[in-house]
Amino acid sequence: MVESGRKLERLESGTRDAMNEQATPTPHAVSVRGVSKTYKGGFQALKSIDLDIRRGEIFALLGPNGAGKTTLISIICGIVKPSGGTVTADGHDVLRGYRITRSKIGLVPQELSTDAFETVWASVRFSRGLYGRPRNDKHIEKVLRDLSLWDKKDAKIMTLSGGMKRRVLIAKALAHEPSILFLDEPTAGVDVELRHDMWRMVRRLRESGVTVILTTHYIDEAEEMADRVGVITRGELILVEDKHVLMRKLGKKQLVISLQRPMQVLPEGLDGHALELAGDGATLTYTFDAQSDDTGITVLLRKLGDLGVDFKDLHTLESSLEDIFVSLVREAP
Ligand SMILES: Nc1ncnc2c1ncn2[C@@H]1O[C@H](COP(=O)(O)OP(=O)(O)OP(=O)(O)O)[C@@H](O)[C@H]1O
Repeated sequence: MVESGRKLERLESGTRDAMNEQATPTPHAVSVRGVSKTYKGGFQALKSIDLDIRRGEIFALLGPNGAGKTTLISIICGIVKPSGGTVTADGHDVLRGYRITRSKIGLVPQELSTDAFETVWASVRFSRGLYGRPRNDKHIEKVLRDLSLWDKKDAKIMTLSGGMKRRVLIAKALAHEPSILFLDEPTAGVDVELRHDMWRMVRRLRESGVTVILTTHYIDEAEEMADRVGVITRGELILVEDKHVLMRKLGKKQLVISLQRPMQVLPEGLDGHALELAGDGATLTYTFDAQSDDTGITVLLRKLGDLGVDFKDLHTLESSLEDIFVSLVREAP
């Protein structure tokens, strides 16, 4: 409670700044320009980041531990001060217009640190009040129902399971109807059911026009949810791309050929093709660039026919976002 009171003070003192802060018209929900961060002690966590988040998209920020994801999110939310560069949210500078940008942003942190003795209802309603929004019990009820928390509304937060507490964090972040929602590792350590519930909820939010930015270690989560993906490693944003374009551009395809009769070695005449014979000799795998006009498949199949190599099945495999991510992070300088 003491901490919440302090937050209120901070927000109130920000009102004057907000009055003076003019929005710059921008098509983007968030614009990050040349943002760097060096922590006390000299560690450089971010190196000149440029990033635009489009309105209404789901943007997934991927990166290994310590890459700088939380630092970047905290700077956008105005919680951490950058060492250089600027950030605007909905056209407002996040430092000069802290109050106004903070009211447009919902942040779901990784951990619930306060409010253990409060009821779910009181805690979520209080979050709305923090942003100076008028009381709206209908909205709070909708948020709690959407997150399957309605029957827990009178329960003290300390009595809830970990998954339920996670839902409370989301409810608190949505209480003031933000148009930009940050989810920091939303499904770390939650069960499969809650994960799928969260994915459904995030999609519903996007349908209602909310911009969603999530950090995740789960690449399948980005693959499932994101419109665009950013990869950050050692404080540098090494790639920002439409998810499907990324998977097409960087993804290799493989043609898997199940042979009628296993072979011991690759027949002569097939050297020079990107072919691999499996240990049991029953499968040939051909790796090709799906973007190329000439994938080499026709020539390969013709050669197999000429050599009398019969097959019983053919199928293709595509690299997953995980394969792409692992190779990108490995290649980064
Ligand atoms: N207050 C701080 N003072 C000094 N160094 C810090 C501070 N906060 C973070 N760092 C360092 O900055 C780097 C980036 O940290 P950050 O938490 O942004 O990474 P992350 O990508 O969110 O990692 P994770 O996936 O593990 O949460 C790390 O090396 C971390 O140790």
